[in-house]
Amino acid sequence: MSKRIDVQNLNVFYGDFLAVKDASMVIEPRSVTAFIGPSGCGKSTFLRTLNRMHEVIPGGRVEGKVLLDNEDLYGPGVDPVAVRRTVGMVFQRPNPFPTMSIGDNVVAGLRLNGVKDKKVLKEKMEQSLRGANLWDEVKDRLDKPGAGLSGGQQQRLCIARAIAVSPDVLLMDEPCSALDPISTLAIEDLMNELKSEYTIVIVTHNMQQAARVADRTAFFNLEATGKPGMLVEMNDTQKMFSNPDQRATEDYISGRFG
Ligand SMILES: Nc1ncnc2c1ncn2[C@@H]1O[C@H](COP(=O)(O)OP(=O)(O)OP(=O)(O)O)[C@@H](O)[C@H]1O
Repeated sequence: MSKRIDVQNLNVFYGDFLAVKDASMVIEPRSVTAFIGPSGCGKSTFLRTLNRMHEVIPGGRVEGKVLLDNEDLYGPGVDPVAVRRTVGMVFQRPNPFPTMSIGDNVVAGLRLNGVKDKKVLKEKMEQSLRGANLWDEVKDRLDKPGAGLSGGQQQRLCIARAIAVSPDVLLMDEPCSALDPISTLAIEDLMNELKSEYTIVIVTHNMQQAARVADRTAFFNLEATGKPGMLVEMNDTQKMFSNPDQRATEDYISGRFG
């Protein structure tokens, strides 16, 4: 089930270093939201706060709230592991478990959650691979290693693995940056399909990609070198790319800096 994310006054730290300052935003369910902005402005850092992955980094901590359908992910007693099940993540480089078969990769998370029923695992495997538009390409070699697939197929395998545990949100940190243009388009088409079921958030350096896939776009920037990153503007993608509210957004989008 797709959920709404409501970030309120989030400060994100690495030790004493404030990487993102006072960011607030609402991310709508059943939509794709893109984070854009120059290198080092905190897009990936902010993304990782949405499933409590940031605190895995030594010194990583946050102040503020991240509500998922009104439940604060940082509230007392919330289990970060459970949060990461609900809010899945796909990384820049496809990272299938190298020694596992294609099929086992898809259901690895389910097995970890204690699902043992072979029929359930088989059904989920097919359903997730179909969901990731990979089934037809791999259905005859499910027992072969995941590492034997092309980069684009591996990334779709990672998406299948992420959706197999039925998350509410999918975070993608530059999911196409290691892929060729055809595989990139396949992932973009997939995002378009998956948004009917999931809340999708992507970090991308590719502004055409943001324009193609995102319903809403958030522009992050740095006030100056060494200063924290901040959210400058978040708007409908069409508006961001045609008539943004902020001059800094327009300068970035038109290639005047960044
Ligand atoms: N593990 C870390 N420890 C300390 N500082 C970090 C760490 N990771 C990132 N930072 C710092 O946090 C700031 C934001 O980095 P982040 O990677 O989130 O930016 P980004 O906008 O995603 O950049 P890029 O587009 O280059 O990936 C940068 O100043 C970076 O140097």
